[in-house]
Amino acid sequence: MPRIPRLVAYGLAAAVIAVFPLVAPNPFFVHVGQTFAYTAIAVIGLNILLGLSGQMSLGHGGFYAVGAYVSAILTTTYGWPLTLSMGVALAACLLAGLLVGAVALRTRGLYLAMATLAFGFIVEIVAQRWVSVTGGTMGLMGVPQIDFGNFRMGPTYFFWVAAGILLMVQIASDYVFGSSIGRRLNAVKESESFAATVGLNVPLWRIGVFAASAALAGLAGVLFAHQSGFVSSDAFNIRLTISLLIATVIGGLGRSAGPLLGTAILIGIAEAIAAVHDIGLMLYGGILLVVLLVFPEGAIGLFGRPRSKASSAPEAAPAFQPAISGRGDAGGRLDVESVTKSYAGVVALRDATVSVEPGTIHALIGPNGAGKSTFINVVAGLYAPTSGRIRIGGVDVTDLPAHRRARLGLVRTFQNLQLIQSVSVLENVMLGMRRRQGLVADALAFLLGAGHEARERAEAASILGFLGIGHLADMKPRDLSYGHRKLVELARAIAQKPAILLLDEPVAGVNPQEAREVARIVAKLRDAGISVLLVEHNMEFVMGLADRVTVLDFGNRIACGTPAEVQKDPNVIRAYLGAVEDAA
Ligand SMILES: Nc1ncnc2c1ncn2[C@@H]1O[C@H](COP(=O)(O)OP(=O)(O)OP(=O)(O)O)[C@@H](O)[C@H]1O
Repeated sequence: MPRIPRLVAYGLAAAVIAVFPLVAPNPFFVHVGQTFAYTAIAVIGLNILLGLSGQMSLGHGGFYAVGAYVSAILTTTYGWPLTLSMGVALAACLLAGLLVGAVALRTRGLYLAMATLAFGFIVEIVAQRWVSVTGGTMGLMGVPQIDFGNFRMGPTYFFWVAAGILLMVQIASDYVFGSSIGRRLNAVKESESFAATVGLNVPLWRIGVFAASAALAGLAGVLFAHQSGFVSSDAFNIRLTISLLIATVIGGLGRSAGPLLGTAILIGIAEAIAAVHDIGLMLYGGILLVVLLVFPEGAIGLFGRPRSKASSAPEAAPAFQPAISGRGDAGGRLDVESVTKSYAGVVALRDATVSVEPGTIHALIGPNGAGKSTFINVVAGLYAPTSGRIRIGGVDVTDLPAHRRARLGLVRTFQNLQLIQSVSVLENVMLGMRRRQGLVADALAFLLGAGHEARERAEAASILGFLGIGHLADMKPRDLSYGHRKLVELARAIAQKPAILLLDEPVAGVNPQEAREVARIVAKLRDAGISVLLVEHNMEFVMGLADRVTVLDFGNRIACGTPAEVQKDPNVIRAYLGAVEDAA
């Protein structure tokens, strides 16, 4: 099926919104359209939160309620104008989202779900018990409707407002899903430590997406209040949150168009079972189970997956030159001074000192358990050292978090590969890049379909070409061989424009021919001026490539020198022979 250009699709949607209430057979359809519009707004927020960032909320009914009550109280009790009350209600939801999001930072998975559930219950109980303000179960009457004073056209106006807002929110959601924002949220979902090492401030991203999602739920609540003209605590119980979640999952979690379908199905079912309201939740549950079993990707999955954009650069781009220290002004020197790292009862690193000179390859070797991975994690900022200092280009980074070190040009790969499975190889590489345009220019390019992320795509494709895997750009990482996946991770690291590259076992598990290819690439990176700190067990690879080698054993530095010096060192021979004898 040919793709409809994005702007045309949005134009068509706007035309449908304009015409629908004028040609709808009766007011009931307009009412259903209104309910669809504001419910979908809340579902879009949940889809971004859950589908992209992987954070579960059972408290979104609470944010919806905050939005509804704040706007309803300000207009009915205090007589505020609608636009002002709606703005303040949204700000209140954003604030509530920031607060709950900050608490949620300390929890994950089930505990996060429980914490947000508690928030939802607190809001519900306050709404019930604080009768003097909220009206409790009796509710607040006379909440003004969005009708611009024209009662005959009122429902039509309301539909236009709600559906117009929905269209804007959907466009924003499409942009989030189709841009670096979505990729970054995916990275946060798949591995927070990985996200930090590509330079993301993970707590900020988690709180930010939580607050945005809460604000969308609040916006839906505001619209609900001004549609129904009546707000009572009965409307905001756990059923509301569950319905929103069900719509998110039924529609297709993590796909931008999923909420529209999910909300349509939810409202269709709600209308169909209105007569059997008491067993409604049970029916939703049954439908949810069927969807999960039969269509695990949700209803949107029936329409297939969107094709990823073909890479716009030539397959092999021999002209590629790694940009050195493009964002890090720190230079390529790394000094690790007297670093000790103790875990409970185990000293993994003891007073380790290593200096990597700019533009050299420095290997760190040692038998299993010598402390090499600990060293890399301490340098990258994932573990705090017990004592000692770490400097990049003379700048003390010991107290800087991983994402700040990454922004200084300290880039790493992982022994256990960290690639995002849900996006293409090319997009994995783009994850390591900074956006080239400002947000507004980028969003405009996305809307107009004119060269959105073209430079990033071309650069990522050229890095893949440099590594000889340009032909894999549009594949998913899970479909690649292990050796190719390792190269993709290396490509992602190169895309971050490293000043210092930490390679954690780059040839573990790859065949000898691939290992030679990796050696050739790493040597080229060094020649281009990048400093490399290499942890590797493959001695042929290390000795043929490294300029200097440091040997660790039981967390102690036992030797440091050129490969030839280290190979002759009696301490090193003893450590390795000991390891071999232990293994025998
Ligand atoms: N999170 C942790 N908690 C407790 N002890 C740990 C932890 N991580 C590592 N260790 C211990 O610290 C020591 C050094 O481990 P580390 O993984 O750094 O060694 P390594 O040289 O990378 O080993 P390998 O070559 O097998 O990957 C080992 O004794 C290990 O058991």
